[in-house]
Amino acid sequence: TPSHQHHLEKEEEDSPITRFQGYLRINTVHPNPDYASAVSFLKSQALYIGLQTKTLEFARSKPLLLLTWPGSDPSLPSILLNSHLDSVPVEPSKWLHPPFSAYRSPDGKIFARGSQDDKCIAMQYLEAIRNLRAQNFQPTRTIHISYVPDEEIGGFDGAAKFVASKEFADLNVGFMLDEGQASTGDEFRVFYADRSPWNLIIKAFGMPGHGSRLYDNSAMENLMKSVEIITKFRESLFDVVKAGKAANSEVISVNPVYLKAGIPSPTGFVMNMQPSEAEAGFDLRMPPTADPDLVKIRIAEEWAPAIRNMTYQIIEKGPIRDYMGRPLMTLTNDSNPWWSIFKQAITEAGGKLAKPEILASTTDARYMRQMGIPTLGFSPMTNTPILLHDHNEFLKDTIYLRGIKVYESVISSLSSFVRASA
Ligand SMILES: CSCC[C@H](NC=O)C(=O)O
Ligand SMILES: [Zn+2]
Ligand SMILES: [Zn+2]
Repeated sequence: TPSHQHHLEKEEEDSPITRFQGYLRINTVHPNPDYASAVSFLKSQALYIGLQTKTLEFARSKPLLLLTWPGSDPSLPSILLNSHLDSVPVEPSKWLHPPFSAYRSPDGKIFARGSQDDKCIAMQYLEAIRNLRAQNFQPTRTIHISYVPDEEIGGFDGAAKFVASKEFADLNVGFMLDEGQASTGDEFRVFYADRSPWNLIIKAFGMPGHGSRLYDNSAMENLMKSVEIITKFRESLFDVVKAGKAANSEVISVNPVYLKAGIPSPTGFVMNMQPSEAEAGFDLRMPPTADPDLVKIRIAEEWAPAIRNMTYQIIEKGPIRDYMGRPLMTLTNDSNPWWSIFKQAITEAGGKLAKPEILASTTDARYMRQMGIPTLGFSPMTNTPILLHDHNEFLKDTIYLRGIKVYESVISSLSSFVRASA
């Protein structure tokens, strides 16, 4: 039909939306993210806009793209805007539209893996800077954008190595923005801390025996006892959340993610043998306010006690304290001038901020906070269902475009901010 034809032509011309769709169409999901294509796409956008570009590689085939818009006073600490290149996997058959099609529905929803997490901010940073340059805005502080690999798998070959590098030190970052999460209401959400992830693996050992026997201290019995104790702990904290006394992200969470036991046979498992080993894995998240030592004692004494023939392993996925030993939290009061500037900029863009939160999950921001850099998690999505890591992840075009305007305000304010004393 003619109107359909017209729609297609409109979709194909170069616009903020088609550029966003272009980025979304690059398949950067684990375990084989196409980092090369993502970096080359972003780099060509940056060069067109007139930004300086530099590609770093802290691990083979895991590039990190760094963009720079020099400010008029390079002696002032800079602003860093961060976004990760990678995405989590998809189950394409469970999606309404193919997850790399970036299909836009008639009501403006753009469907793609990464549309919320976090390819939106990756492109919004660029679009905002493109607009500011078109308005002849001149930054005072230098503005950098980093596109880092491997956030979804812990950032060890990405942000962790980046913050430890000379290149990072040379940026002299004073304040940084990283990803946040969608807000279902009218207010923008902002995050001053993440929870720190631990992988907890507990193992139980015991006497093997005939499947018909009753005896004490089998590996399975001991593991199941632990699972029960951990489940009770989980419930007690979940009750606090359900009673409205704390947010989900303010308490420790511990969730079972795998169970491994039994003696494999060609048809499944041997059914008449009680196994001598059993194992369970948990995703544990520590809010910055929790005491990690107390949790370690609990694990050693209650969850996997040696007297029940149990062992455990805790794998801490990143820092839990900064270089001064302080919890990884960015201040969100007027003692932090960056906070005041940020908040003011949101207001000036016609937005309202919700009460600052701890993020339930984990981002690369923890590595920057570890260096003592004030960092806020922020993704300008209001009136949007929270679909990160979910099927049918989408973002509405109007929400995306408004986010660009919000960043124009935020970036120009942050870059123009000069401490009265400095
Ligand atoms: C082990 S760090 C994992 C980081 C990951 N980030 C986003 O989902 C997360 O699970 O929160
Ligand atoms: Zn993310
Ligand atoms: Zn994610």
